Amino acid sequence: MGVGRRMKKQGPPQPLSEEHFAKLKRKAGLPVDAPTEAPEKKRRRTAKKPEPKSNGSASKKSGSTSKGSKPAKGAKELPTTNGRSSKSKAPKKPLLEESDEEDEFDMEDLEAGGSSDDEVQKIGDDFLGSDSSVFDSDDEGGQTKAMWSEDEDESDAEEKLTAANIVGLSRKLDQQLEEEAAANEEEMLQSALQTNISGDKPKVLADEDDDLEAEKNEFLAPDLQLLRTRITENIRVLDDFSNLRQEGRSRAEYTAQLLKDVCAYYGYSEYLAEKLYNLFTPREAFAFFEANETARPVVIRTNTLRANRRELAQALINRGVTLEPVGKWSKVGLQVFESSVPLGATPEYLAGHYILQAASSFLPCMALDPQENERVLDMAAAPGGKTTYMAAMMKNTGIVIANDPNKARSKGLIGNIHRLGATNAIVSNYDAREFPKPMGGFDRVLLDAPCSGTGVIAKDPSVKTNKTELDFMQLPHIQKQLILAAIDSVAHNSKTGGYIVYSTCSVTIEENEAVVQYALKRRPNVKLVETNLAFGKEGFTSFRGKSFDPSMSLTRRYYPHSYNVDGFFVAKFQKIGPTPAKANAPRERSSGGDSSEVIDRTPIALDDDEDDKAKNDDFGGWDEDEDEQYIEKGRRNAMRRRGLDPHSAGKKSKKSSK
Ligand SMILES: C[S@@+](CC[C@H](N)C(=O)[O-])C[C@H]1O[C@@H](n2cnc3c(N)ncnc32)[C@H](O)[C@@H]1O
Repeated sequence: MGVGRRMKKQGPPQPLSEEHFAKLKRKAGLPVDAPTEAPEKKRRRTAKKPEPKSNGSASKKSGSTSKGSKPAKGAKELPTTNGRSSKSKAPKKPLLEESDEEDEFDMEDLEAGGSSDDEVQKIGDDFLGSDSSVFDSDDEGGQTKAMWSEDEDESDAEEKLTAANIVGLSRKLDQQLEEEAAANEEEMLQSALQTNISGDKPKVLADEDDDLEAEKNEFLAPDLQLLRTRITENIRVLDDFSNLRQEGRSRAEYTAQLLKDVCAYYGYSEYLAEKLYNLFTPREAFAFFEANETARPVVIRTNTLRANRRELAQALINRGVTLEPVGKWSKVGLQVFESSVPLGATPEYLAGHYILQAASSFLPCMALDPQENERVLDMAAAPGGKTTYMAAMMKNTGIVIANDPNKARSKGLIGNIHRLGATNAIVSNYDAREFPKPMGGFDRVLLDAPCSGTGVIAKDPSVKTNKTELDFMQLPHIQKQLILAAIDSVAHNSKTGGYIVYSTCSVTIEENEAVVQYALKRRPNVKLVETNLAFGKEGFTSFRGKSFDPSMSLTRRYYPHSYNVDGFFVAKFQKIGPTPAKANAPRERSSGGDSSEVIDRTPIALDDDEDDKAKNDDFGGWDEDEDEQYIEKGRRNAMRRRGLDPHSAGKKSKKSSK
């Protein structure tokens, strides 16, 4: 069974670098080009005057195929692949040491190959508000019945598969490299003209004369090339501050300038840019912002209830799809490089042999590792990528309660359950904070929580501007309520399980470590355990002066720039005992009700000591009244930003409540 054991043997996803392609070519007996320096990411490939870009504009432009335009290739662009830089070039000095260059095949390529917009639309994602999230994972494990995938004899199968695709891949690569070489040359020329003299202290911050000049140009569109150069130079200074800073200028000034430029160049709100920037070193933050400008690879998950990966791959190759296994860490994922058919409308798709599912979306299911014949709850399930993966992992035995209160999204959930033949799934429409009132005593619970989507900005660039302070108060609030409900819905005495996985496609601390910390404080009867995922960065054990439980290192973070997957967070808890009787105040939205052997109806309340501790903790605490005040303050600020009078709404609502 052990997904865990198997995964341990498997490495992290193999970045599809040029080297990787050279290896594939060698395997297939094709000529290998002389290695070129790993290309950098930026998509700006020509010296054509870049389109000006202002905050928020990215999303609107994302569908543009205009070659001279700035990064923001939109979310909907059909990707390109891991590890291969597409057209974008960067200044000659590599900035992104760990950047996985993106995408050999990009949207334009795929469109040229016949993929339709519709198809791309189907490549949904799984965060709140995304309608057509049709991603999911795989099952592991050899299956015994003939109708199930006998999961391949890995190495052989992969070799055959890659050999079958190799001609397509190689052709693509060659074309790509040619384009890159030309674009690189152009961009190097540009940056040589515009960058400060190398070796000198870069002049990043404006002096008085510059300020006057800037005032004159205030209403002109920003020069993106210059902005980009200043961003990279600024990072160089921040990396070696004592040697490279301008006399008398502080780190804070450089950081402020960098954030301002990031907002102008990539189109983030100041609020979100700063929040995301604070998660990383300046250089890594740049890599993160860059990675958000490029779509992640298109991945499909083989539905092992209906197909086996090798046969599915062959069938799709025959239809003109170029693909290869997503990596050794998954036995069901296939990465698609290009396709001459819409992937959401092939006979195999309609027959439920696969689902379009982001690679990172496999991870929570793999961490939860549901077993045959268990009772599993998927608390926030629509559109069902993870539900159907878990059903497949359980080989359609046991039961998966697929819950989502959003009826519109539930249609997609039901559709996927039917299409993929998950006969052990039952759909419910509760607000999951109600659990375990309607049902409890589960062996395992997945809470793939509604979140801000900061991990999937490449898919939905509107996140850059539409997430406010208020969102980062309200979302964690509901996430905290949901995580307690998830814990309370698990049977601590389950013979096979007793596990809860919490995941989000966001990278913020508030929605991840802070929520987990909160759960640890409020529910001493759970502990964090290994996710057994083959790759991922450790969760933060401290952040900007705040400490989390040391076991937070067992949680896993995923970033687009590190693994070329959507930003994601995964934490796995084990419930080790019943909740202490002392915690007995009824939880908001939960009824308490009768207790029974299997249903742990642990109410949410603290004893006095814990309450004090929690109140003093910026992240772990939850005080209803205080939260209300913050939320109200956030609401007022949001209204002010929109030019509305915050008091008028308050008055209205007071009136109407009378
Ligand atoms: C990240 S998406 C889930 C994606 C899904 N797990 C998948 O893999 O396809 C979050 C879901 O949470 C649901 N949601 C929002 N509020 C909820 C609540 N109070 N209880 C349960 N689900 C909720 C949304 O409708 C949305 O479908």
